[in-house]
Amino acid sequence: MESWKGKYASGLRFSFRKRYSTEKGGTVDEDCEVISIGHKIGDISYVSQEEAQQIDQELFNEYAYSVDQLMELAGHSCAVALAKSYPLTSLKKDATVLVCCGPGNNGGDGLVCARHLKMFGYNPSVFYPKRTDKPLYKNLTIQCEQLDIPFLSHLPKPQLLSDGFSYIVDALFGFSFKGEVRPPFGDVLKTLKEVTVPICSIDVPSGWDVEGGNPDGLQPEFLISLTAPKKCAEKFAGRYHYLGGRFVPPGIIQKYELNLPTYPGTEPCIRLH
Ligand SMILES: NC(=O)C1=CN([C@@H]2O[C@H](COP(=O)(O)OP(=O)(O)OC[C@H]3O[C@@H](n4cnc5c(N)ncnc54)[C@H](OP(=O)(O)O)[C@@H]3O)[C@@H](O)[C@H]2O)[C@H](O)CC1
Ligand SMILES: [K+]
Repeated sequence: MESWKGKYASGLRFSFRKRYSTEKGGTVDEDCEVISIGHKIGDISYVSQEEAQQIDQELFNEYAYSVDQLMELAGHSCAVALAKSYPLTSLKKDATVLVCCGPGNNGGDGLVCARHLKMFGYNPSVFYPKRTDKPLYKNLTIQCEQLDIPFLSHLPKPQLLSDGFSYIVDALFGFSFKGEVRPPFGDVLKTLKEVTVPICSIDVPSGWDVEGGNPDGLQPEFLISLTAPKKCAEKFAGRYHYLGGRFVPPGIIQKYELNLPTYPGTEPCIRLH
C-alpha cells in the first residue's frame, strides 16, 4: 500500500532519524524527512478555507493554469483513488455508482470523475440538480452524455439508492461552502445521510464547515483531499483518506509552508490513512 509514512514533498528538505521506545523496553528507528520550518515534525498540513482559496487563485493567476486543466487532474485523481478503494472485482457485477454534483467546481470535479470511472469500467450515473451555463460545465456534461452516462432527474429515496448503487460520490460542495445549506441541497444531504452504502467525498464532506467539520452531517467512508487537506479533514474518521490533485508547484509548497507527502512514482493520488 502506498500510504504516507512521514515523507514530504520538495521544498526546504532535510532528513533525520526518530527513535521511539517500545513498551517492551527496546527501541525502534524511523527515517523521516521534513520540508519547511514552522510545522511540527511529522505533521501534515491542513489548510484554512482562505488559504485553499488563495492557493486556487494563485494557481490560476500566477502559475497560469486554466480551471479546465486542474479540474481534469483533480477529477482523474478522484477516480483513481476510488478505483483503488473499491476495485471493480469487489463490487456487484454491474458496478453502479452515483455521482452527485453541485453547482461549483467541486461539481465539475464530480463530472470529470464520473467520466473516468466510466472509462475504468464502472457504471456511473450523475445527479446534477443545479447546472450553470458556463461552457466548461456544458462540455463536461456533454462528454458524460456521449459516454451514455445517465443523468437522474431526481434523487431516489435512501432505500432505492442503497439498493441500486455500490457507493455514492459526493461532489456537491468543496472549499467554498459557507453558512447554512440552501435549497435544494438540504434535502439532498438529508437523503444521502440515510443511505447505507459508502459515501465518498471529494475535497470536503458536503455540508461540513470547511474548517470546523460537522458532527451531525454526512460521515463519509472515503475522502480525497485535493491540493492539500482542509482543516475539517482532521475530523474525518472514515476508512480511506487520499490526497490528490498532483499539480502543486514547489513555489506554492514553500510559500504556504505545506507539509505534504511525496506521491509515489507516477501515481496521481496517495493514501494518507
Ligand atoms: N486548487 C484546487 O485544489 C482545485 C480544486 N478544485 C475543486 O474546486 C472546489 C472549489 O470550487 P468552488 O467553485 O470555489 O466552490 P464549491 O464547488 O465548493 O462551491 C461553490 C458553489 O456552492 C454554492 N454554495 C456555497 N455555500 C452554499 C450553501 N451554504 N448552500 C448552498 N449552496 C452553497 C455556491 O453558491 P453561491 O450562490 O454562493 O455562489 C457555489 O455555487 C474545490 O473544493 C475542489 O473540489 C478545482 O476543480 C480545481 C482546482
Ligand atoms: K464534496
